[in-house]
Amino acid sequence: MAELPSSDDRFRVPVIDVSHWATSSAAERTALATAVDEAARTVGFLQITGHGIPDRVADDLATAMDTFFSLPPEEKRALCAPPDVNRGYTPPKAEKLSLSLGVSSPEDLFEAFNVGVDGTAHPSSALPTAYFPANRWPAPHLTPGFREAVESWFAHAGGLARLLTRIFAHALGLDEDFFRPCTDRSVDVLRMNNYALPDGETHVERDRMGMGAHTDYGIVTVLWADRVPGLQILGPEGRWHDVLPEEGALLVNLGDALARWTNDRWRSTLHRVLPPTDADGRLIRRRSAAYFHDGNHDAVISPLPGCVPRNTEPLYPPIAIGEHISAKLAGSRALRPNEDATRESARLLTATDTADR
Ligand SMILES: O=C(O)CCC(=O)C(=O)O
Ligand SMILES: [Fe+2]
Repeated sequence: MAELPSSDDRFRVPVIDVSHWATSSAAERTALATAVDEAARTVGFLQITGHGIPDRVADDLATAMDTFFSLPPEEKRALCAPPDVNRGYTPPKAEKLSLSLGVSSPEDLFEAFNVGVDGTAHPSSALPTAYFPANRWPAPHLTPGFREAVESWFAHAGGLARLLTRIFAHALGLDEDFFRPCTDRSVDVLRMNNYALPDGETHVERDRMGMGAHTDYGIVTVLWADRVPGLQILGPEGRWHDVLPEEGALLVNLGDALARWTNDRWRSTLHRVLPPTDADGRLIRRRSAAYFHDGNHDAVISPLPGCVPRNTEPLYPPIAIGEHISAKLAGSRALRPNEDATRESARLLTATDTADR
């Protein structure tokens, strides 16, 4: 087991227990919603306990990721999709997440496998394939149980994301169903990440990020991760902080859509993953799986009532979620710098690069 960094007294990701939301009294709901609002305004990340996702579902996901990522490179590469199709395999050193903010960097170390809502699986619902392309599954005889385990996690993480949008609506003083019309055809994607070096390589080059600094693009992300150091988030004071989920907790972070809806009252927090290394500079393997609950591609985000101070202009112009996500993915996957993320890139460029580890 890798050594964990010492705990950081100044910076904590708040722990929120959602187990009793459905049955709690109005006063209990208000207390929980107040804690969520405080975390969303200051940190932009939460640790969710009481989420009800069985350990077995997470264990099966981890096993499925091991099965897939240990396939020979040529089997994995056969599942690559073009950059504008956010599905299938991404080899190591192919993407640059910081280009989603328009900030240049070397290619990120991670390899990944993406699955999402498959529009072709439900022809009657007429979901546009540009936003709902077919999934690319590995052959079952090469990866027994993989698809079942991933689909099970996808359903559970999606259920938690939807519960969170109801809690978020409450925390923003809105009707609990406020986000439903913007999320009933949500373009959700699960990105399974593996931070590992190609066979034969043991050391990571200087300046190589596990995953470059970025904000998540949609409404809310449910993040399962190994309890191995690497993830850092940018605090409001402009310093990077190490983050490790507590045992059994799932990290959750807010994405750009919530920052835009709330005119930056809530934070779409910058985060990055350093290559996890031991004292000799050797990479320690780390896995994560980010479930992105992004919203309907044609939902237009404009600031919520009360979020824009009187006599000021909104910080962001209205935008359709699909258009926003396409511009971000064109940066990270197609390496065409996103020119439209000036607020986030300014935060990144003024961040202090030392972390408090
Ligand atoms: O690996 C992690 O902990 C973070 C992954 C992440 O930020 C992402 O996939 O967007
Ligand atoms: Fe992320």
